[in-house]
Amino acid sequence: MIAPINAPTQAQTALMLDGLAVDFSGFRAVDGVSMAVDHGELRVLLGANGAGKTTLMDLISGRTRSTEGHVYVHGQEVTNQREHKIARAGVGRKFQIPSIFSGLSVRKNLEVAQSARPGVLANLRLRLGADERVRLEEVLETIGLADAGETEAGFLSHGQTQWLELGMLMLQNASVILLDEPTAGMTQGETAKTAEIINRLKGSHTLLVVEHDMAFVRDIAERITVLHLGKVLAEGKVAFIENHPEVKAAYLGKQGIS
Ligand SMILES: Nc1ncnc2c1ncn2[C@@H]1O[C@H](COP(=O)(O)OP(=O)(O)OP(=O)(O)O)[C@@H](O)[C@H]1O
Repeated sequence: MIAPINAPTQAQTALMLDGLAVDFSGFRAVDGVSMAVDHGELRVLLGANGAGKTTLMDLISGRTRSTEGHVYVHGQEVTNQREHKIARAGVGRKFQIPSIFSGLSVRKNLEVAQSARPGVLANLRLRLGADERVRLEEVLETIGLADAGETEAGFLSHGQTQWLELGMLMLQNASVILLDEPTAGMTQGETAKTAEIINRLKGSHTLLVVEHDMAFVRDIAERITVLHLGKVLAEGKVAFIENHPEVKAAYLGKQGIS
């Protein structure tokens, strides 16, 4: 069969889920989720508490084993592989608790992330090539920390710490980045800056972002996928989702999106 011209092809798709499900002793927290996220797309995952958003991220990143379905990254099947193998396939995940080296400078943290060598000590002794240095400076700029390269990471603000971790993911060559509530605990100013940084990553990175703050979602999202009771309830552009009657009923209650 010839595919319609606008149908997503394997080459366009960075992350593809096909009937993904997990059964926790009879409870299906994720229940047959299929979705395709294009290269360079930013997709927001929306859903009420317990809808299955974090579990879906866990299934993609290999933290939890699925009981049904498939995960493909850049066309390569990674279903139920070990976390480090899925990371090697290009999936990077940022948790709310950052994993930075607080005693090292911002720049050193990025150098450690950039090096493929295992072990911090080996990485500290590593001399980066010219191309790598250029790339590191670009990332420092992108994450808004160009003036804080020599600052000890332990002295960064909450927001700056989150941005540093994003930079580390970028330098680990994570082409598909999973973010779970990236603005949690941030000030309004930090949230706005996070939106700017995330918007800069679009095109070069594929992002799947779980977020509840609708003002932030409007700033970053192109398309939204809504989960409800482990299933996809709706998918589409922001305005479509905000006016979707079933989404309003299931997730937003009588007040609508605020
Ligand atoms: N290991 C597990 N065993 C049993 N049930 C689990 C397990 N992990 C998650 N669940 C359940 O699966 C459901 C989905 O949880 P999940 O954390 O994915 O939801 P969520 O959409 O991320 O919610 P929130 O917005 O509150 O973080 C919840 O009812 C949760 O209690």
